[in-house]
Amino acid sequence: MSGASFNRLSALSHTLQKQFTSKRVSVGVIGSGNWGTAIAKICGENAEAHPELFHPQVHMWMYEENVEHLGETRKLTEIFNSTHENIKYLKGVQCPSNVYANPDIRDVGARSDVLIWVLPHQFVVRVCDQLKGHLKKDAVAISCIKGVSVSADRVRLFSDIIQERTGMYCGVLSGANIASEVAKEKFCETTIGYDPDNSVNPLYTPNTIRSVFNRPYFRVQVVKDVPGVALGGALKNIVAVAAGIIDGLELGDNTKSAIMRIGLAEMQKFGAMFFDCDRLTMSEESCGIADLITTCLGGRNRKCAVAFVKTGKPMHVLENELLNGQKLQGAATAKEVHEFLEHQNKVDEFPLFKAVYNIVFKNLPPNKLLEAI
Ligand SMILES: NC(=O)C1=CN([C@@H]2O[C@H](COP(=O)(O)OP(=O)(O)OC[C@H]3O[C@@H](n4cnc5c(N)ncnc54)[C@H](O)[C@@H]3O)[C@@H](O)[C@H]2O)C=CC1
Ligand SMILES: O=C(CO)COP(=O)(O)O
Repeated sequence: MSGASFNRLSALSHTLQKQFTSKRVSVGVIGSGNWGTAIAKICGENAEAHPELFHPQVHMWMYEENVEHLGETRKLTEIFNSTHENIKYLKGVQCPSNVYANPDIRDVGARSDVLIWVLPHQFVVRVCDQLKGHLKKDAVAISCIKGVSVSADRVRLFSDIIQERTGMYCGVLSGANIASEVAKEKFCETTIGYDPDNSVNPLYTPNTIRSVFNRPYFRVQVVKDVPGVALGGALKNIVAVAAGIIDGLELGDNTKSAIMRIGLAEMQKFGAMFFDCDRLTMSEESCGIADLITTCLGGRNRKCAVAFVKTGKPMHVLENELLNGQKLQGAATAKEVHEFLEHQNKVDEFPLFKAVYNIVFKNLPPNKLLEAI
């Protein structure tokens, strides 16, 4: 078992419940895209189910935009707060009425004890800067962001960036969780990386954090290996692009399985080489192997990579054409990881990552993928 696993501990202890009676935890969500809205739905359901633990309302920061609705142009927040449906990013899913779409990011930050970050990784740094000075002193953060950030010669996890820029301790949630399926309450598992030894607030135990997210259809496992959880979610997006290339070339399931196996090995090698991750986190937990499988079968990165092979259009064009405002992470992550590996003089030790980068950004023909690995 990877790291220390907490989820087999019993549900919240009596003592903890008593602590919460005096102070109910306010949960806030930063982001309201496809996954952001699904996560807010889960948190809203738990706030309703555990009124002794949680503040009844969950504020979800919604990046304001105008959308066409029933023949009128209206603000997305107004539509969400009257219909409880995010008609742009999670159409057809009803959220509980205690989830409130708040366009004021600082207000969401200021009222939250547990602040969940679920936005495309491109926007994280700007959002951190907007929130600085507008957060509760003892708040903790959980990042559901899948990606890494590269600056100069460093590769960094978004949980570390959030922690450094805001001062909040930041754990990570990541798993085999295609948002549209989770939102329809189809059973899945997820992993939270949370290290209570490093959290500044002893009130927020692993069980507290688990109870924010755990639902009968969304089973949470908590481990201590925070970098392992974060890297699994980021790196599998590169492998999903490779899987989409294989599907675009119509090479079949055996070939795709080979890509997934090689991809998993590169993910584990990267984690061990640069972050001291536990290899087992990626091979045994939802955030590793299971997320890799689901994303290579049904994710957006795979879908756009299939179209990339079939149409020859660049990935950013396909992102705009196929995803209705949702964002791709795989191509950007392939580029960022490549830049980092170049700095480290290690590109050739990760042939699958290298091949994806060369195909997406350097015009290597997709049918050269297998030769390259
Ligand atoms: N969608 C999925 O199935 C899953 C996604 N994730 C991860 O969750 C994270 C968030 O993804 P999604 O919620 O799916 O987002 P998304 O792909 O639906 O992106 C759209 C979101 O970006 C926001 N946005 C657009 N321009 C912005 C700006 N300038 N500043 C701030 N926000 C802006 C939009 O308002 C919207 O909330 C990503 O790291 C993704 O990899 C993780 C698990 C599942
Ligand atoms: O991370 C995901 C599922 O766990 C979603 O992956 P995509 O961004 O490729 O859709």
